[in-house]
Amino acid sequence: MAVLVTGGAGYIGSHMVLALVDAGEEVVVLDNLSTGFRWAVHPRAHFYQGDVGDTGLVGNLIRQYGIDSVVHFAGSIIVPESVENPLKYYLNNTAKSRDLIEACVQSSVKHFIFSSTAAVYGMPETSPVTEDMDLKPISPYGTSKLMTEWMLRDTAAAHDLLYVALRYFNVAGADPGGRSGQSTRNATHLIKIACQTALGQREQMGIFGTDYNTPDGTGVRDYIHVTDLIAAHMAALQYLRGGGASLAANCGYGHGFSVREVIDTVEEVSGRPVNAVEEPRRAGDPAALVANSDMLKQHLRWTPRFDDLKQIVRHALAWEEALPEKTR
Ligand SMILES: NC(=O)c1ccc[n+]([C@@H]2O[C@H](COP(=O)([O-])OP(=O)(O)OC[C@H]3O[C@@H](n4cnc5c(N)ncnc54)[C@H](O)[C@@H]3O)[C@@H](O)[C@H]2O)c1
Ligand SMILES: O=c1ccn([C@@H]2O[C@H](COP(=O)(O)OP(=O)(O)O[C@H]3O[C@H](CO)[C@@H](O)[C@H](O)[C@H]3O)[C@@H](O)[C@H]2O)c(=O)[nH]1
Repeated sequence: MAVLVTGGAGYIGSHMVLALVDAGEEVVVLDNLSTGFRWAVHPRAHFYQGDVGDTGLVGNLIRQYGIDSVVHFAGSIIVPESVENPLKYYLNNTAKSRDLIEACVQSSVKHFIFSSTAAVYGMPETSPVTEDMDLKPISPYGTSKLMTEWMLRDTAAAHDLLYVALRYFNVAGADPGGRSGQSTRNATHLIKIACQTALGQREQMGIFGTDYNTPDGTGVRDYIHVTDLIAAHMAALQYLRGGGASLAANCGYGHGFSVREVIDTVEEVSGRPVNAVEEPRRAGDPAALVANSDMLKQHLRWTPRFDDLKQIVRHALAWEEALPEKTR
């Protein structure tokens, strides 16, 4: 048995590869390196540079390695870009996921774990968000992911395929051992940007909106440590291999932090000031997005280990400091 990790050269996928290798699994990585890095892939994984939409290649890999489970991270992830170029997202996230799912069905892969997103909820009226709430994405990114969830639901009903769709809230932090982290160029994620500003890699950063209906007026998000997120994937793999039924589950801790709280924490942990200036709201940002994670805890028996913003920031900062060496 082996596991295929698509997007395994990316931020989150590279952490999945580490966890699988640590668990003694045989791992095959398929990544086109559009945003990922070859060096981010653990040397014990079999690496193939290619596209998830290449059904011939995927079918060959499944047969060659006896792959029983696919963990599908590959995709395009920038929400504003999806508004400007929706067809890129419907091709890379939806159409190519369809091709990948078809290759899995044709080659009798039994288990599929999918990177979904809190963006499938759009602008939820209440928070914390439960999985049964309305799914009303407000960006092509969110819609492209929801369509993939629906393809999985319908395919699982018609074929011998079981899936878990994990709806990530805000993923942050880095491997506690310093083996991987978020390396994306031009990243837009708050914690990475605040760390870069503290380290002097950016002159200043913006606080997007200070007039939200939140305790301090800035946006609130549920920041989950990447290592805990990967633990949820490992739990999902075990669950599916143990015969668990298909499901979709939120991935977050169930409490949020505001933009100002994040910046304050980065200043405290780094011991350096963060030059943050108030700016208007960013289009499409909900005021607060916090997960109800009971499903993950109850069905997948997930127990978080890094539910501590300071720890998340400490690991993100350590990675940011080490990154220039890695990319040299
Ligand atoms: N980072 C977050 O906060 C977040 C939140 C919700 C969901 N997600 C989802 O998690 C997944 C991983 O995100 P990430 O933050 O690691 O992003 P990332 O850009 O670091 O990783 C994506 C990887 O997929 C590869 N890829 C893209 N299109 C491909 C294709 N057609 N064929 C093969 N490889 C391809 C890229 O080269 C990259 O290595 C994505 O599906 C994303 O939508 C991320
Ligand atoms: O320079 C910055 C960057 C962000 N923010 C704010 O910080 C919060 C978090 O923003 P960001 O880190 O960009 O994450 P989100 O926009 O919440 O989106 C992330 O989380 C979603 C799920 O919740 C995923 O679907 C997306 O892929 C992922 O980028 C929001 O209130 C932003 O307005 C700032 O104020 N300044």
